[in-house]
Amino acid sequence: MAAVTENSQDLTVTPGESTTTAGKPLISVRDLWMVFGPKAATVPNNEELCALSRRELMERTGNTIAVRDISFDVAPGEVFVVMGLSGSGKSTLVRCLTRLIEPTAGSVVFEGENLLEADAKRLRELRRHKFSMVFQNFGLLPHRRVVDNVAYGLEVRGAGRAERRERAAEVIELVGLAGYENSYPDELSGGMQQRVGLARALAVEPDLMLFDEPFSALDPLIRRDMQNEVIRLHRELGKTMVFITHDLSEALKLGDRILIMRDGKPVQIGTGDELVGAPADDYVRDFVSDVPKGDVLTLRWIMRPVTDADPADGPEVSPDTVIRDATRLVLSNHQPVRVVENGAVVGIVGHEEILAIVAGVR
Ligand SMILES: Nc1ncnc2c1ncn2[C@@H]1O[C@H](COP(=O)(O)OP(=O)(O)OP(=O)(O)O)[C@@H](O)[C@H]1O
Repeated sequence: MAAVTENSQDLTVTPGESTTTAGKPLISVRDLWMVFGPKAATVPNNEELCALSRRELMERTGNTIAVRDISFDVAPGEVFVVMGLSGSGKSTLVRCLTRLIEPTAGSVVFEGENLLEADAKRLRELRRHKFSMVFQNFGLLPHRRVVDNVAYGLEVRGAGRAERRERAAEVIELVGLAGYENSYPDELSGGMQQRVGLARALAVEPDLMLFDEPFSALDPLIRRDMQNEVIRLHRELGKTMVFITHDLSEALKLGDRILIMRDGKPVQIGTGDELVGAPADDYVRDFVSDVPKGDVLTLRWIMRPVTDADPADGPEVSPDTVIRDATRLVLSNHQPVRVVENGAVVGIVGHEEILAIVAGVR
């Protein structure tokens, strides 16, 4: 397994096996490889070939390693973001999860079932009932009205017309498109078309929703609305989501955890504050360098140990308070604030700790 840094409080943290969630995962990926080209299967086991740069490997063998030895779990209800620059392997990885692309090596276990052993019939069943995907280009059927686009997955599944209509109406309402049931996709704005895409994905009540850069084609304001929409839907429905993006602010906004990929390799898996507070290497450090730390990090990251000289009374805050939200409280107090967890004082935050972050010197 590739070296991956992770130290979330919610996760089982075992050195060398640090990509697992605490409970039973919904999906579990182990040692996954995807190599394009001739004799792809010989590449993962060949140390010499694996050590070559992309270009050298292509020149010598005609192969490209799109996904290189990736392992992680996604917990039920989690929003797991896959992030990386263009060509880092995000789309290939996510397509391997449902075998839209056939992985070269490794395993993908979904709800306890090894998907790589599923036959074509079982895969069809899973894709119709358990997974749904939201695409960047919306993927709508242009000659169908909104309601029939939304009901498409149910139709494929063999649901009757009345059931399809009823369910479609429910999700159209849910995504805020009531009144547009009979419109055609080209009569809608980009944001509204993507709401149709979302409704279609939700209509089949999937266990896992996959998003492939769904908002990249939208302008910034609409994009922000759609991100908020995903957050709202996740809060209301609790669906497990795997979300691809190349936009760090989108990743930080949506992701419970984020996997950062580079050249097919996992560089770091962690919560937003872990990536910003403890980047695994210079690549991640560079990625997160422009993020306002006070907006992402919590007091846990900046509190100092308690000493005898510290006050025994005064304001108390949780270590999970985001620094930005505690700034006013700390700066308006003449004495340091006590950070309290489970009834015990676990640290101290004073003006100095806050100002170091605000001034960007930490
Ligand atoms: N069908 C294919 N045949 C050969 N190489 C491929 C194929 N699909 C992808 N690749 C290569 O695999 C690598 C990863 O591509 P992938 O599309 O997964 O990256 P990505 O991070 O999703 O990029 P983007 O953000 O541009 O979509 C790239 O080098 C790409 O050229």
